[in-house]
Amino acid sequence: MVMTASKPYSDHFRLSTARRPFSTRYLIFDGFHKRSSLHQTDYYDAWAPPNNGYVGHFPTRDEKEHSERRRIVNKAYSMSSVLESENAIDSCTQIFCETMRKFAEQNSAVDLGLWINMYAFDVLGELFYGKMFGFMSERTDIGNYMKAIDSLLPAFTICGTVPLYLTKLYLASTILFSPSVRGALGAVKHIEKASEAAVKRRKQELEEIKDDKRDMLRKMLEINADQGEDFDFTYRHVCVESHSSIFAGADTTAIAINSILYHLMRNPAAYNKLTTEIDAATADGTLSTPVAYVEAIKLPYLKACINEGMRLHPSVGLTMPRLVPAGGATISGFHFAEGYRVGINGAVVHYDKDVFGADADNFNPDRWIEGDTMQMDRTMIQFGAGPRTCIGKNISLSEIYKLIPQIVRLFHIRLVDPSKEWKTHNYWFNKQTDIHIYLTERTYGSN
Ligand code: HEM
Repeated sequence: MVMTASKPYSDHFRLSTARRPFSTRYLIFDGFHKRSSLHQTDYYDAWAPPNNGYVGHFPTRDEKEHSERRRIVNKAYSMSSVLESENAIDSCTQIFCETMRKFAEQNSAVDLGLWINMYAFDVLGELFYGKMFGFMSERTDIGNYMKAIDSLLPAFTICGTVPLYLTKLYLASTILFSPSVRGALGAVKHIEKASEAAVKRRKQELEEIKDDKRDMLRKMLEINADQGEDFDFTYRHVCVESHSSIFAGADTTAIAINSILYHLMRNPAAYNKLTTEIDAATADGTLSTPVAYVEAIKLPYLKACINEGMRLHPSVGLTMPRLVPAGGATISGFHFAEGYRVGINGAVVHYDKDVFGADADNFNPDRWIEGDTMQMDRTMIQFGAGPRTCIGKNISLSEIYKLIPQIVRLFHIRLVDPSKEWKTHNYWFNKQTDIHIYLTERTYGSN
């Protein structure tokens, strides 16, 4: 198990990263789970939207301000709040599965990564703005948003990682010499505008027609109307919070779903076991159509497969850097001087053999049935930990728990070329490409 630490730039370059063995358990409890212990570093500045105003609570580094801002919107992200809009996810799942059915009929190869990404964006459109963006129905990357994020992720990650004095230089040269980054910045601006237009449209709709959709925007606009002045939660805050959640939530959820499905295809025994569990639950009426979240989470092997997919390939695949506070900090018995950057990475912690067993490198859902689940659960940081833990976790879990069983019971999926591995592109979001599949339609109980 390793944790990385680097000196402040004034002392040393970030290249001077020291690697030392630490105990995962102590590290997580010492550093990340305690409130107000370690603050975010300037790595997060690169992820702030390029405006001079409010940047959203994600890149807000001041801990007090962060917790105040987060508290305002927290309730809208609770599981009970997300499940009020469960049918919004269902309508996206239906479009996704209908499209997959057409691919199955035509025996066409499907770019799974692309389709899961489009699905994840459309779910967030429906959940946040009461209307899908239309990625799936148009079968295209609307406004080049996905392409834009793919071009920007390396730039953000490098900007956040190089020493501060190089950031501006890097940024200027990238904008100057990289047409794809210039194009991406334009596309992001375009999407920001589109998202502002969506907020405006939904606000107007809510004023004119009283529908009963409980989308996130409606909840945020209610907070704005009821307590906006008390909390300083303006219309601008609503726009930024909703837009930045879409940026943070679509790729990350897609990465998790891709990982779960990819590992199932690569492990036929696990895939068969999951199919058997889902078919049995469907047959005895404990798994409805559409899949209800509260039913899906009761399926132990499904839960094990989902955990295992997110363990082996956490969506955030680099460290989540934190700053050692004034006076220094002792973490796992090691003292770090003030100003050091320290961080842990799920893609390392999740492979700790002391916690997950000697076969930690392998996809083995049974470890979640037979192993020490409490200890494994406490070591998983796929959603981060502590006061900065993922606010959208309930949204993504409900998407994952609802989509995976629906795909498994409707289709048998297989890799077009099992001899080829997926490609991964780790720019904090550890995205995968080259997962091409064939689908065969099933009737429940057949493979
Ligand atoms: C499987 C899906 C997801 C994964 C694996 C994931 C992972 C993470 C992680 C690791 C963090 C902590 C980052 C850090 O400490 O530096 C985080 C934060 C965050 N996530 Fe997620 N995320 C997912 C889905 C979502 C969704 C669906 C949304 C919103 C719709 C979302 C919005 C956010 C926001 C706003 C933060 C910042 C929280 C804060 O600083 O208070 N995420 N996420």
